[in-house]
Amino acid sequence: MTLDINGSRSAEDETVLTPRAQALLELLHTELEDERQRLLAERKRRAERITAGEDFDFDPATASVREASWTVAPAAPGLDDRRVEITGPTDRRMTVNALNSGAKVWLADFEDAITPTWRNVVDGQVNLYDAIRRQVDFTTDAGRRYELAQDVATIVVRPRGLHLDEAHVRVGEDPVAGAFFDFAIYFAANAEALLQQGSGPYFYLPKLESGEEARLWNRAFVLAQDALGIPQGTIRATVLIETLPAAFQMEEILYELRDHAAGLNAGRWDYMFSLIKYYRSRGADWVLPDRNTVTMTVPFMRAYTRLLVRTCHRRGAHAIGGMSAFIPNRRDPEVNNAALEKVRADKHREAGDGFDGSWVAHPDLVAICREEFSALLGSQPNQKAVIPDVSITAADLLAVADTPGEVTRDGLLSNISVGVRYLEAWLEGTGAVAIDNLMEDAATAEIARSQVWQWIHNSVQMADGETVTADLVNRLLDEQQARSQSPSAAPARELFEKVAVDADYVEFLTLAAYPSLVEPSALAVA
Ligand SMILES: CC(=O)SCCNC(=O)CCNC(=O)[C@H](O)C(C)(C)COP(=O)(O)OP(=O)(O)OC[C@H]1O[C@@H](n2cnc3c(N)ncnc32)[C@H](O)[C@@H]1OP(=O)(O)O
Ligand SMILES: O=CC(=O)O
Ligand SMILES: [Mg+2]
Repeated sequence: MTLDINGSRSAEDETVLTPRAQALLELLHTELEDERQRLLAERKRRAERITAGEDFDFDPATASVREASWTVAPAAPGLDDRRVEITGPTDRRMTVNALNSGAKVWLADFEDAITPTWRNVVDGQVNLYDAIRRQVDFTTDAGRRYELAQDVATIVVRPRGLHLDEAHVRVGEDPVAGAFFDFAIYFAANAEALLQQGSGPYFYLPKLESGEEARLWNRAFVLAQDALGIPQGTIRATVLIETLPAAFQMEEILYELRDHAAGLNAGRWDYMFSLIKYYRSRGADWVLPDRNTVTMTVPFMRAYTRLLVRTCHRRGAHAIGGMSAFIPNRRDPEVNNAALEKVRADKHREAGDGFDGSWVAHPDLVAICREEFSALLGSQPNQKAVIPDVSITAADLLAVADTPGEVTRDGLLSNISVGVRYLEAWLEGTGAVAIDNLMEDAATAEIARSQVWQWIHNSVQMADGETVTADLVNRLLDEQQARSQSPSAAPARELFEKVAVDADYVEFLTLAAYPSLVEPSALAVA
């Protein structure tokens, strides 16, 4: 079988879509695709069990992993001090801005913050290739110069989740996994160059659900290091704990990846989405209040982050905090100050809880995060030696009923308006946007549409007494569409209806939306 690329090609693409990278991708596909499919099917079975009334719990079969004494590999160069990490898409301007931002780490995103068009993912790889070789500088048509600073952030690439295919690359009949495309292309293009610079090939792994899925990634790392003749244990991966099942498998995930593990991250937005997704059909007890009222201090979220810090530090891994959605605004001082204060409070709490660093979404937030962590860390690179004395049970992780707040009409309107406007932007090629002064990306939009689905399909009554129904949501969608100026208003509305109203719940909105991104040349061979 041979690997075929059916997406558009430009001369620059050849720097990353090399024969070596293609060979590595084909190898990963051949060796791992069956297992990826098995694990995706296992996700569906897990969901069916929860819908049928089972609850998540720690797995008795892996108790020995949780009880045994072991640690993960030591921190690799550039990953010991992670007190502030900036995240964002890999377009050229943001690549330069993120690397220059003063953050210790840049999460270069192919997942929540990007629309995975073929051009976005390949151009992103070219930008990373150029940035690593310090040939990324450019001048805009308006004459603005973008130049890499002397000291830049350590790059950590987040490939797509295991659920997404890359339709523009096939081995035989089958599309390859987007996850392995992003990983293989980056690794083949840059591993040696990064090592020569005293850094390394580092990754963030999104949306994992189990130790078994971590084992799949570990196999990918072992295969890739062997294929390129790079010493085993060179790669480092930080795993996002951003699904509910993964909260019950933190130890197992670190254990499977222990020779490559760098830490865990509290991916709060997808975590909330995952909880809604799994318990969406379990009645009123599992209904969360309005999206914007579920904060990090509600009991079930607090239990999750406290367990994460303790688990990481017991195993010698970094615990990295999550994303506050408040976005500064250089044109509006009031919005700006409110955002800075909210983000400061968030980072203050995380540092006090024992995290070793955290995420920001915007360069203007780097200093605040640094200040809050430096106040605790001083000149220490991290606080891994601090092991919080907390004991978190399955019931704590599932204490959804203890979440204060209500479902309101404003909450419903906001979910609809934000969800549709986000999809408009996504369909036009932008996967992260500021809407109503909040950062919205694929994860936050998943919450918006999943809440609407859950409220409709559980006949939830809002605070004003009215019940959320498909008819009501469709009326509000009509109004939203009438207000929109976007050329994507109609397809975005149609998509929202599909993922928030239709009885068949779609596992990820990006799965429903992706076909519209596929280039005609790739469709022709599908
Ligand atoms: C749930 C999760 O997974 S969170 C992680 C995924 N989400 C993200 O990574 C979101 C990252 N953030 C962003 O994409 C952006 O900050 C947005 C979309 C929220 C707001 O972007 P904008 O509206 O462009 O912000 P704004 O106009 O204030 O930007 C000011 C400057 O900062 C730059 N900037 C803003 N955010 C970033 C970033 N994350 N990385 C690099 N540069 C950035 C802009 O490019 C702009 O630069 P310029 O002056 O050279 O043009
Ligand atoms: O990826 C991060 C999240 O919060 O989701
Ligand atoms: Mg996420």
